[in-house]
Amino acid sequence: MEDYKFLFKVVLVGNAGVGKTCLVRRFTQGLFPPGQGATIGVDFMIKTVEIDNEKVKLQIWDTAGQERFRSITQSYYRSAHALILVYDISCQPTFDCLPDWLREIEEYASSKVLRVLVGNKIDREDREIPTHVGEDFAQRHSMYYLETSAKEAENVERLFMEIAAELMEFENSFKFYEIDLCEFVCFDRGRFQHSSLLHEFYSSKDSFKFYEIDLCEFVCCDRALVNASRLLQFENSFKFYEIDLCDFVCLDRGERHSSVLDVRAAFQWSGRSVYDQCVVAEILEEKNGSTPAIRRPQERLFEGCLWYRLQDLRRINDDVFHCLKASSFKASFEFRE
Ligand SMILES: Nc1nc2c(ncn2[C@@H]2O[C@H](COP(=O)(O)OP(=O)(O)OP(=O)(O)O)[C@@H](O)[C@H]2O)c(=O)[nH]1
Repeated sequence: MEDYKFLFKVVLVGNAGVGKTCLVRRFTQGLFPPGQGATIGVDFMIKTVEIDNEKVKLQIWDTAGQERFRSITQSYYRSAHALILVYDISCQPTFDCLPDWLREIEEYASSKVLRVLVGNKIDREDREIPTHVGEDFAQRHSMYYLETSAKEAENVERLFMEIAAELMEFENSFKFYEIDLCEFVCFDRGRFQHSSLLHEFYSSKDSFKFYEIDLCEFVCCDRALVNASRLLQFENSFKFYEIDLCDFVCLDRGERHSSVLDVRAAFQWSGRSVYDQCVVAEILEEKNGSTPAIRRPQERLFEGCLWYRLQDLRRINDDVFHCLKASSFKASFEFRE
């Protein structure tokens, strides 16, 4: 097993010549390479860093700024956890192009991507874009902002370390819990076609083990932390649940239980009893259509909830039900017809 807890993909974009390759080389190799040629397509480097005693592996993708490579580089946006948009503080046109880059990011990257604006080459005397102009732009577009010099190694380490720390915090705040040591589960409510969801995720069975779908909710089981963000990008539109074996957690982003709307906030709560009760309340309410009652052993609760949802699922689509029944759940749960 590889020796890291988190793996994040960081992609650098921006006009040709702004210093993307130099930033990457400075961070990964401690070099400022002389006579750096233009990047062709996409280049790739890895560096593992340590944050709060956890190993974080950064996969850093350095894309070519030249227009002719745009169709290649766009395909790298989708799975990026962070995008670093770089301009050259001594070159106004590289700043003027930022709105175009943002449009690309909007179109091709995940809505959850961490976006960072970097003004590079601050060692140069001929600055054209004042710091406050860069900062304003970043603020207006909800981006982090940093000025760097790859040449003088200024803020380069800080740039990548802060990104790693931010991504780690984000990942930690959405916990995926193991059910039977081979599956992670989260429940979502969504706009996606049931069948396409099932297909998409079943086809990558190694990382996504199981999906339960019903009329108003589906369940995604994600065993890989690296893939968590892919699920979480749906979180705004869906009702969202998380479950674990020892502590059943169910966080409702929907309308009925507005007191537990925010997953992140809920995880910051110190005591668990608050949302334990919400969980139970919701299950029983849905099950009986009556006022919630509370307290049953956690495992039973958990099982009951799954059973309930699978029952519902069956009403909706027999094929899907059988498909699920035949798959991974039989390892952990008894099916009762
Ligand atoms: N003064 C100064 N020059 C820099 C800095 N970073 C990069 N450069 C110079 O800028 C030029 C372009 O740097 P690259 O890193 O190749 O730029 P890029 O953004 O990767 O360019 P493409 O690969 O074509 O997209 C090179 O001549 C570098 O030496 C910096 O921080 N300060």
